[in-house]
Amino acid sequence: MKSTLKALVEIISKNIDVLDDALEKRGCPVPSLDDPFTPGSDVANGQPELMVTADLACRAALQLAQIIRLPQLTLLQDSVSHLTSVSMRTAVELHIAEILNEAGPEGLHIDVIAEKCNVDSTKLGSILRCLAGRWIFKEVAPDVYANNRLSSLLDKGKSFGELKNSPENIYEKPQSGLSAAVVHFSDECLKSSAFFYEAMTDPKLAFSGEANHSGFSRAFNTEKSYWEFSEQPDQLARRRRFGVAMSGTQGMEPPGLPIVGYQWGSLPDGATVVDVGGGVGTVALQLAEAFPKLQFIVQDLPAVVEEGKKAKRFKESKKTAKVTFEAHDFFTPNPVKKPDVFLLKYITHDWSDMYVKKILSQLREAAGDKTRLVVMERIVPYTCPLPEGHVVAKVPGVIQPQFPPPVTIAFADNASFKASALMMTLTNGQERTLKHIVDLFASVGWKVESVVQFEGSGALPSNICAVPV
Ligand SMILES: C[S@@+](CC[C@H](N)C(=O)[O-])C[C@H]1O[C@@H](n2cnc3c(N)ncnc32)[C@H](O)[C@@H]1O
Repeated sequence: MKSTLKALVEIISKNIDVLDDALEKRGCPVPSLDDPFTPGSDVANGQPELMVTADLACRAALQLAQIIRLPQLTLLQDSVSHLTSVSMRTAVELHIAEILNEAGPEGLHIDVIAEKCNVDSTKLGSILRCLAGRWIFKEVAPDVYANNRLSSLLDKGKSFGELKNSPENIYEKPQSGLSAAVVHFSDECLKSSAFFYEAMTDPKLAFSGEANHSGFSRAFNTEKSYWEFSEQPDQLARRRRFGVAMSGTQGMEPPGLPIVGYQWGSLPDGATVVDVGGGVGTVALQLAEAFPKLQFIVQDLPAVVEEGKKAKRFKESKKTAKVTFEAHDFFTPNPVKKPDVFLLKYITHDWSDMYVKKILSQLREAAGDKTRLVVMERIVPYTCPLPEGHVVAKVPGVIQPQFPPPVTIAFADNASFKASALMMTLTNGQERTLKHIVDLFASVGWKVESVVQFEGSGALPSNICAVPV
């Protein structure tokens, strides 16, 4: 009988053949981890079926490593995984990718890099080697570093001089979205996560679903929720960065994901789509370009709306559908009555159940019979097979994650599991299973009719479509 190890190797090999062939057909060499990233060099090239193939090969490879590596080592490595996060933040905040971009392939000695950044070279050296050990930056000669495939993506699109001279405009270029997301995750998210256990076992906070009773509140020593904290004038830099970070994380999705997630084209001309908690308008603008005959109202907190109005991306897309911004608190009655669609992307995952009920109840009050609720969220899969006849399997459009044995759904990088824990540390929110979503929505008068999923592991947001009942 074939061993589990050999079965995993075969799965890797079979899927690598598919990826190799696809690269050859496109005339693309296998990307080198040593060279800076070039557009179009992504192995799956944004093609959904190749993304599934790549995902399966990665799952099998990680599972293989998990089996053959000393388990004690795995546990210890996992317990210090925050150091990658710490190192990445340091590198982005100090603009190392930009310094090395200007230095070119020869790279720069750590002493020179440290002098430019005005930091201690021994400390910076240990950070950069930690990253180089994960293929982020490359040590081209002893203590000499250059950009490589991964680190080059941390370049925010401005020169080191520009970044130093105007620190308030660091995340201005569209390509800075990835770096903005990295620092959001490794600054406020990492700090909040560090206090998750304290918040979870604090007698006052332990069983609370209040947004200000989370790891975030403990870490930042505040009575305010993450959102209230971010609205403060002295948090302008973090607020701006968060807005850009949201577009950065969207960059990891297949292009046009919100466009194919709902039958927008079937809405009548002039139909109104309200993007509730629409941030700086990232999703609405994408839809506005694709569906110029609709009209979009982006609602968010006042300070965010102001950022959205100012954003260059908004001015650049004047010829698309009408997009207006409106300050609105989604816990209060919605000023737009009976729109065609209430769209919410990455909103419900920010809140505990009691608050999701409040948000969706307000929308239910404002909805007409024909209003549709379109919620874009990750759907968390179970890590076991679904029992026969389970309610989740009956929702039209649902994709149950299926992998060829011995590959399992448990995957070290499962985005939905991590995102869920992240939301909980920040705001007591969470990602949810489909059963949880169906029950939660039903409790406030919304029936989930169907879902549009692109894959079943929760790596990408799904569109959950609900009707008022
Ligand atoms: C995770 S972001 C999602 C933004 C946007 N939907 C996107 O996907 O790019 C959550 C948004 O909810 C907004 N928000 C938080 N509390 C709010 C409230 N009470 N009323 C309206 N918007 C709120 C935040 O300002 C933020 O822009």
